[in-house]
Amino acid sequence: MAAKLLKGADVAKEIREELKAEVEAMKAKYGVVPGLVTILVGENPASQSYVRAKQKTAHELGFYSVQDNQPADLSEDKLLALIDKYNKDPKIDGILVQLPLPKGVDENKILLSIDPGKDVDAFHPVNVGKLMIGKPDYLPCTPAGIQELLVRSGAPIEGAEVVVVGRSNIVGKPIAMMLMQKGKGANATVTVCHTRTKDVKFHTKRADILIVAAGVTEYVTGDMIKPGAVVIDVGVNEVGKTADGKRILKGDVAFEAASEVASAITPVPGGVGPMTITMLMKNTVRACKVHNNIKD
Ligand SMILES: Nc1nc(=O)c2c([nH]1)NC[C@@H]1CN(c3ccc(C(=O)N[C@@H](CCC(=O)O)C(=O)O)cc3)C=[N+]21
Repeated sequence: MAAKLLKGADVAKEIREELKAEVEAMKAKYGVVPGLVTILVGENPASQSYVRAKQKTAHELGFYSVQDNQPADLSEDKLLALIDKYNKDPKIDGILVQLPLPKGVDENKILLSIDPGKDVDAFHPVNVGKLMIGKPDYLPCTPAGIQELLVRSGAPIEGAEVVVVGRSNIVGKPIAMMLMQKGKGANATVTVCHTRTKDVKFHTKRADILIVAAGVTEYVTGDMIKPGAVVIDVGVNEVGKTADGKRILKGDVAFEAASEVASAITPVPGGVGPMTITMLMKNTVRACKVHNNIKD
């Protein structure tokens, strides 16, 4: 059985088209466009490529977008001052500080300094807390992209056994929280596995929906998947380069074997990744509406 491909890239394109129309309407009616700044500290090549992708998308959607590159040895105080500047800048609706930050910079302190109303990543503890109590202003981008993909693919979520592999603050914990919440596209029974889980396969085998954000290339193999399950692969692992220098990416799921067992699966690349970027744009549009008191 060949699994249906959940093409995040295609869904993301659809959503971007909706957003683009929304931005044009806002511009025409209210004379404002969403403003997004992406701050990159240092020269991590993967981060550079993600930030470029975010800027390109923001530009295509007609945003006011600023790419702020800073040297790897930028002090914590200077970074805090920079964030403060954007917190006060009325043209900026969303602030994204690309993670990971260089060693020596306290990530938590930085995330706390972002105005929660401009925190389009939804990493600030205020937004994390609001998510936990079921009253989010912004949803974190990767989990929001996963939920959107599940909903649009028609996978039954209500009452389903969802197993999440990975417990990070940016994927594992928030997606578990979102899918167990009361409401549409949720109401699931969620199990979270991690590196100390005694028997991961015991859990993954039970999953109707299996979400893998383990950070280990091809961690989930075909024999760990329940026949007919929906598999969401959040991993983006560079395993080499092609002759012409392009990155070769693999997920956290052994794709070929998983496709034989699952009913639906996200590819890497072209699955969750493009959805993540698009949800960032969605959050920025929302931030702009809130900041300008636009109700439609
Ligand atoms: N403050 C912050 N916010 C983030 O949202 C954030 C971050 N830091 N740090 C790193 C992670 C990772 N992340 C990805 C986004 C898009 C793709 C993506 O579009 N991937 C393409 C492949 C792109 C490629 O060629 O590398 C795909 O899967 O099709 C992947 C990963 C956002 N992150």
